[in-house]
Amino acid sequence: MALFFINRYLGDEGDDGSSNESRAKALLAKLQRKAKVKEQQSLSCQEEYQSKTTVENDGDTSVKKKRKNKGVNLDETKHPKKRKVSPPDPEELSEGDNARKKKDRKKMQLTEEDKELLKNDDEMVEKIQTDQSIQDTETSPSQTGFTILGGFEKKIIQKVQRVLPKWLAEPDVIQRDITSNLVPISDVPGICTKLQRKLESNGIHHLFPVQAEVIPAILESVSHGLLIGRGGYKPRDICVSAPTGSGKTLAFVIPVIQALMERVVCEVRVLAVLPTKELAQQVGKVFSSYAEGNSLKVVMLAGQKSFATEQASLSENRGGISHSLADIVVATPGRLVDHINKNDGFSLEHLRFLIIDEADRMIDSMHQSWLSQVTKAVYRPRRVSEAVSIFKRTEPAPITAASLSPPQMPLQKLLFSATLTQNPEKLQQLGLHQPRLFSSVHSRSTTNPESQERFNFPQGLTEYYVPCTLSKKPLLILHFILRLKFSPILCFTNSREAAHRLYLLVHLFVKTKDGPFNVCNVLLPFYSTTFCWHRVGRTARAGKSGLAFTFLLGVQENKFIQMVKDAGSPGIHKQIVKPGNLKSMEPCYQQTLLELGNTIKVV
Ligand SMILES: Nc1ncnc2c1ncn2[C@@H]1O[C@H](COP(=O)(O)OP(=O)(O)OP(=O)(O)O)[C@@H](O)[C@H]1O
Repeated sequence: MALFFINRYLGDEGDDGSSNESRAKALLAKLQRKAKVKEQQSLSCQEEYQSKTTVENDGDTSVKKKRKNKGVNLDETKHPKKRKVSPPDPEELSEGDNARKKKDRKKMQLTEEDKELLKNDDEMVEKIQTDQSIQDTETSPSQTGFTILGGFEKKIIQKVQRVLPKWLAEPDVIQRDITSNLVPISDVPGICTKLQRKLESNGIHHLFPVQAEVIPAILESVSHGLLIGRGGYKPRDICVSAPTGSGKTLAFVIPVIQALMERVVCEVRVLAVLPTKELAQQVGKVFSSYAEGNSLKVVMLAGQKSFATEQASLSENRGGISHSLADIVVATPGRLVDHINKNDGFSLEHLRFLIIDEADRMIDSMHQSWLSQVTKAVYRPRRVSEAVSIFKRTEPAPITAASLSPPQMPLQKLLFSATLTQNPEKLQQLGLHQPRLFSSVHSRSTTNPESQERFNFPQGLTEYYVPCTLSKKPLLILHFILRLKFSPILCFTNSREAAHRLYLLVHLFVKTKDGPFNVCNVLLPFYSTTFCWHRVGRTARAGKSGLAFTFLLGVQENKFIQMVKDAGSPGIHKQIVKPGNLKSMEPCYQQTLLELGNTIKVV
């Protein structure tokens, strides 16, 4: 018996009308042959019956029995499935000739049955023939042996409207226009006089809108001290989405420094995490500037110094006990995780503020799952005394009456970004506690509602794209630098090598043509959303105006324009440079290219 049935698809050829016809004919012939054989068998059966009756009249009973059994077997081979094999009737053995005759008559009836079956076969063949004529154009599934699946027609399905949580849908609005919304320092509630003076001494007399909104909110969460939130509750986490250059750094530096000013024991209470060494350095500088004169210590863990040097700046051992030397740590994720895992003198048990700057980039690259490592380090008591301390910390869980009763030092997260992510999976990773959002992008803005990442473009920014070819791109850049006399200029390329080539090209060209020239910039953003917008955001900062030019090959244009729209840009203009405008530069450019080739070879 076959274990498996294999249905083979014979291909389109196998299904066409002509082959159907020939198959039907072959089947018909086969059935007709079978019918003939059966007819002959029934005839021979009749003859056998006649001869048997004559022989049996003279023969002995044992022979008769044998033949009778043989007759049954014969029938079985003819229709093995259609007829049941029944054990020989004991009565038959004991009865005489009459019984045998009766049995043989039964045998005759069976052959009649055969005829009936053959008749049925003929009918079936006829039916196949008519069916085939109907099915000349279409092939039925039963014919091919394959089940044809259906129901895949395109249906119009209503789009699911994204429902944002209330805190995302209804943020506290930050004014985008910096210059017309400056707030005098003294009008911002909560800033202590010491810091007010410090700000003024740094040349800051007004606060930017983001600072005027966020500083009081953070100060309010520490108005009852560092250890407990207002009314004993854990303070809400704060998320800020504001354009590049809108002054976000001071929005967290000022309140955090003020909260720490009254501290007695030095412990790491503030941790600021940034995606790159350079950004960490910038933020570290601002922290140091405002910590000065308050005996607060700022330590950098960004890989600028060796691990051992960083280790020494974090803690010291006095009388066998490790003492923290840092109040504020500014770190990049990689180095931070190294210290959590390898440095026994680094403790985050007293951490009160976790600042995640450039939060969009930090979520995108959860390097070594740094956030979960930080959380573990915060809630893991290092010393036995801490485990039984009245201010023992437990990882946040659903709020119940019981979980509210023991006082607990809160860990408050402060997120700052120029991109507002609405992706629930990304936000989930941050484990925010009743977040409060300050944003200068409104969720019902005119941008693509599908887009989950919207960038906060500075108001003073005007964006252009310049169509170009690969061979003409360097010449176009030279044209923008030298002819249009933008200054200062900052150029971005997509690799270190490309930046070096561009630098050499500009210097060699200037040397050849115009003499010493003050160069820097043109924008060639890396072709990726987040990086691209952060680079554009290097201009038009602090309420000033700025221009950004992006040089695009023909194949990049559509994708880039769509990306700009999706990101919520107020608009990008096309800037075409006529070939005639480049003509006078061409001879010098060709000469410079030769020189550049030689210089690169020498290097
Ligand atoms: N109140 C203020 N008055 C004058 N200048 C300010 C004020 N606040 C910030 N600045 C200046 O504005 C510039 C941009 O500030 P900052 O770097 O904090 O912006 P940002 O929003 O953090 O930008 P990014 O997202 O690109 O990091 C800095 O040079 C800073 O010194």
